[in-house]
Amino acid sequence: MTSKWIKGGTIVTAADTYRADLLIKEGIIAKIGIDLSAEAEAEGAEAVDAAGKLVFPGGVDPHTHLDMPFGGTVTADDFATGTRAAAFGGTTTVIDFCLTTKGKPLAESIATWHRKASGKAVIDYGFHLMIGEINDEVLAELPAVVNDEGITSLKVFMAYKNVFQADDGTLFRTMLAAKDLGAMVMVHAENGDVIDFLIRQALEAGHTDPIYHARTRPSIIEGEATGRAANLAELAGARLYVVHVTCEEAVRQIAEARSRGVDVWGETCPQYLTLDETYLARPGFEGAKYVWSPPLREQRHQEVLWNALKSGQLQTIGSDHCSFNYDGQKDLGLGDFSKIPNGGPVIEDRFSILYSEGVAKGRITLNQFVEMVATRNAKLFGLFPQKGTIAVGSDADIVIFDPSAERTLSAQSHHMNVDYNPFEGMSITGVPLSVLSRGEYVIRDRQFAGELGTGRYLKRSPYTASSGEAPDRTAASAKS
Ligand SMILES: NC(=O)NCCC(=O)O
Ligand SMILES: [Zn+2]
Ligand SMILES: [Zn+2]
Repeated sequence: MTSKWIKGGTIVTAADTYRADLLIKEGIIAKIGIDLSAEAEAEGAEAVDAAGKLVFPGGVDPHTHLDMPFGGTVTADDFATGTRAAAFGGTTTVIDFCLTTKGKPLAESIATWHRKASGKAVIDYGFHLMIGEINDEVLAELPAVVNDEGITSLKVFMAYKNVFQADDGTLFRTMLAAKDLGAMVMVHAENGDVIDFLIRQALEAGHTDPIYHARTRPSIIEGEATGRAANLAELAGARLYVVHVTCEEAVRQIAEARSRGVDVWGETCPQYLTLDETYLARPGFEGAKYVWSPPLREQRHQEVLWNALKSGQLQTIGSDHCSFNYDGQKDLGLGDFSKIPNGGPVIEDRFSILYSEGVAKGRITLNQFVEMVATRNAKLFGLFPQKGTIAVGSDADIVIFDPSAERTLSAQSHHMNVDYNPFEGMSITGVPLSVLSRGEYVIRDRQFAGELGTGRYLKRSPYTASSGEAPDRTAASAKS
């Protein structure tokens, strides 16, 4: 393992922006200083020229679905192609959702997810665990899940009826158990029962096109489910994280709950910040490329989401990467929008879109950017300060970023294992040039330099009251 000297760059953390060198030893940031040439020479460190570049902590993507069976097929990206694409995009840690099956031990599902990732991942990774039922067996297994496996976040789906959806009793009991263990509960917040009714009603009326995916999942029921989850978290005294928030109604519920002191956090995704429901109405079947749940919304919601990020009402950016090819996978829903596999490829572009649309367009600051794509995620999910920041003792997960380079997003040039890019043609300012994972190049001058299987599984820490990250009431009470 060679020591490295990252010289001449501008270091950006969630707190500061300053000119300094980094010395990396044994995969760890060993020293930060204005000029580390003497130390680097004494160490025989390899120089990495970062002059004129920004030096970011590697991105932490808290929401991915790799090698996941869903909608009658399996996601196009596995842990090899997905983590490689993530690295190209400046992400050095992913937390993936481990699915479970009712009646089957949680340990078996976790073992399956370890098999999917090990030997393939090129960056470090952790798992969240889906909870679909609560019974004595599940409750008996949870302490080991949290304390031995280091899986400190439990996911409950409030939608996808007859597939993943759990009822409110299950959600509430998961919250009670999670609270005792210092685990966070994550929710997909939509009212699955109402959606199920609306879908059947639309199909009976002969509405089969992709746009009906959006019309059968109105924003009001995302808001309803978000408020319900926040109320249950308040009652249970649990920590709640709402994934993929898309709309004003949900933001309002989160902001109101936070202003009451409820320990609730909200994530949004690049697709909801930049695309809108008109994409679902594109000619022919092309709208299928833009089928996510919750769906893309009317454009007016984008400004609400940006303002919520800026003011702290929403705190994190996940990719919700869940890729399906247009040919051969999305077309399972030809003639019935409800059979289109839900999800899209975003793992590679999450970091760059947020920089370009957020920082370069003046919507958020550089430090807020780092907080949303890396630091806050590491803190909330029990990885900080190992991940998510540039500090002495942290893993040397580093992105050397050219803030002025321009490029166009396209399926022709992306590295995700999928035949389209939902952001096709989007002009982007800023390029992750080189990416290091624990001090080793994964991407070097835009070329892959990593090795399959070098990514390590991350056991994450439970939270305690003293681990902080309590809601900021001032920011929370500001209205969107
Ligand atoms: N979001 C989506 O459409 N697909 C991935 C699964 C989920 O997060 O709900
Ligand atoms: Zn979801
Ligand atoms: Zn998801």
